Amino acid sequence: MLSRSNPATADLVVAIDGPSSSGKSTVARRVASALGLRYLDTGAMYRAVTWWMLDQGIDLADTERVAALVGQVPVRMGMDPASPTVHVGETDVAAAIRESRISAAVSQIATNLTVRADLVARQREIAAEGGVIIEGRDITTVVAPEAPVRVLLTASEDERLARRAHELHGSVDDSAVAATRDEVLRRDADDSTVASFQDAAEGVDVVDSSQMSLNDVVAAVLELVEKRTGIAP
Ligand SMILES: Nc1ncnc2c1ncn2[C@@H]1O[C@H](COP(=O)(O)OP(=O)(O)OP(=O)(O)O)[C@@H](O)[C@H]1O
Ligand SMILES: Nc1ccn([C@@H]2O[C@H](COP(=O)(O)O)[C@@H](O)[C@H]2O)c(=O)n1
Repeated sequence: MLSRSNPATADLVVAIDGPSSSGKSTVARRVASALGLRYLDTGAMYRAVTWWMLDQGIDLADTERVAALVGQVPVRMGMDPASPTVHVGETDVAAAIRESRISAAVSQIATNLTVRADLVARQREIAAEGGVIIEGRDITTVVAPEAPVRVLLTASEDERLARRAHELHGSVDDSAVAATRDEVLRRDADDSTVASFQDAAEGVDVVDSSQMSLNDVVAAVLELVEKRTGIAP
């Protein structure tokens, strides 16, 4: 169970956006652990809605039906950064939502504006409680534009393809990278039609992680937290 015992960060909200495979989840979890914050993976919420719609046999192209049903999807997020969980009702979907069939379909759900409005409202409720780092595609601009710390985490296309190919296929050879293009670049192109995560909005700090180790990226984000709020681990 996550203890939210750090009074200095009880009200803090840290917002992180960026394209696929830029390192948002990995970095956000580590920063959350260092600062005693909860961790919210908003991509997992879109994936959970996608999982539920497919499980119910809903045609994702039927945007009106998806829009009518999204309010019923009982997504429950466990926000302990050491062991985040995702349930839909009583079903643990943490592994299922990472399957390639969900990655291939999730942008269809995420580009449904009624779905976005529903999930943004749920995410804003969590942000309003404070004590949380939230990562996704529209956190710095839509979900928590007033957050004191807002970061756009980027990396070059080649680096992001290599990271995902290594994670999914254990290799960065040509065939592994080619097999990863849909998961990374096509998804970014589709997602960019409804969220702005390729360029930083005003007041958002950019961390380009292309040439940085994970430890260095975590340190850079912690430095930004200290610079913007005075709070250090
Ligand atoms: N600075 C880094 N150097 C090397 N590898 C990294 C770095 N940052 C993240 N990674 C690796 O890249 C992969 C993608 O990272 P992660 O899942 O955190 O990205 P993400 O931005 O959350 O992606 P998505 O939005 O698609 O879920 C992981 O295997 C992670 O370990
Ligand atoms: N704030 C967000 C977060 C995510 N999405 C959509 O969910 C997909 C999965 O996100 P991952 O971070 O797990 O890769 C992503 O491709 C987007 O379609 C979003 O729209 N807004």
